[in-house]
Amino acid sequence: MLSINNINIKNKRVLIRSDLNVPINNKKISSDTRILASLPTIKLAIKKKAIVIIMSHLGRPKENEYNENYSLKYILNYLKKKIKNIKIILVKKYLNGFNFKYGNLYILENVRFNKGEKKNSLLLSKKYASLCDIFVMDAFGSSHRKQSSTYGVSLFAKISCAGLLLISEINTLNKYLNKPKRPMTVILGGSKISTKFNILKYLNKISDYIIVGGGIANNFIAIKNKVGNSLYEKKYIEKSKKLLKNNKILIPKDVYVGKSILYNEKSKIKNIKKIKENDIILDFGIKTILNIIKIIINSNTILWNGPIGMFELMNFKNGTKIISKIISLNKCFSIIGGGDTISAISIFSNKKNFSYISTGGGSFLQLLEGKILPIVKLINNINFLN
Ligand SMILES: Nc1ncnc2c1ncn2[C@@H]1O[C@H](COP(=O)(O)OP(=O)(O)O)[C@@H](O)[C@H]1O
Ligand SMILES: O=C(OP(=O)(O)O)[C@H](O)COP(=O)(O)O
Repeated sequence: MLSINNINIKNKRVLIRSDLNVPINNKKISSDTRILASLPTIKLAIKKKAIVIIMSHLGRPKENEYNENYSLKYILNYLKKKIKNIKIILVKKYLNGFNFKYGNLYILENVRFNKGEKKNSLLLSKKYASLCDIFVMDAFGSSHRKQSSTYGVSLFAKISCAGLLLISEINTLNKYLNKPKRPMTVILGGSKISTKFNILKYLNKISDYIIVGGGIANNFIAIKNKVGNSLYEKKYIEKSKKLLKNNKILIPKDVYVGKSILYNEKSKIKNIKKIKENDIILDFGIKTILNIIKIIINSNTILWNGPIGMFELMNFKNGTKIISKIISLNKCFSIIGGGDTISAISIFSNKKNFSYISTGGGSFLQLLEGKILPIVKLINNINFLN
């Protein structure tokens, strides 16, 4: 794949799509891993004297509307501490061009404020492309998304290439995912059910044990039980049933429930058969966690994406915390991926005790499935034709 390393970018307008989508609590960044991982490409472009423009999304705001809570100004303040000797400017209005000066670094305001971003609007993609001479895709964490800033822009940019992080993540994950040591356990949790659920069919073939957590687990619980107000998607319940045939998926036996998702919501342990209409499943119970510990201790490879419970809340941390600690203490090979999963392991254990931490969750799962990421295919095709 064409790399930023192999292009002359001096004095050129270089638009870098980074994934600066980090968890922010009370206006503070709670995990900076993704920003730190994006710095090498940005610093390389500055060193090579390009006019550097960065774009990223943050969270999932409503399109076509400015919302301060999702502004990249929090990221800007952080970048100012990490990149010295250059003026960094947040550009709010940029779709029809903006005045730039050589020697400044520009960050475009959250691309998800722009109408058409998520649907990969060609008009919007063209507008992004007209801001640059070279487009650099470096947002590994968003590289499974076919959106205007992660995909469409490449159709119109004069030159498209990959950044250092994108290339390094793909190479490293492909190397590690080839012939993993057995038994191999996959832990799949979190809230993005529609992004992740379909990979379970493949995981059922390649792994020895599967632990489902978060919203994914709720679909399995819902096969035979009430799940009240818990996060789940009805259309996946039938599919969940079919996945149970070869007995690899561990369904929780007990869970912690709350009535709301307020920070200090009280937790109550319940057998999954006793969930009531107004309960929300927010973490795993003790019996289930003990079962998971046994599986982890017997595994030689662990792949983990998606927290077990809503670990950001005071009383629902345990499942994610204990599993994070057990993996980090176990001597097995462990790959962890996903914005919130990284945030969780940074809080609960020493990141150095995991074998590899990927900045991607959904994109890591796509690679695991052996799929070629859409933007990678596009950049390769464009450069082949040129
Ligand atoms: N039972 C649950 N109900 C609702 N949300 C949950 C539950 N368990 C975990 N979550 C939430 O899932 C979010 C992370 O999901 P996701 O984005 O899929 O993970 P990642 O970013 O690691 O890929 C966290 O904010 C966490 O609070
Ligand atoms: O956090 C991300 O993905 P992840 O939750 O799979 O790690 C990426 O920034 C993509 O965000 P999106 O799932 O809102 O498109």
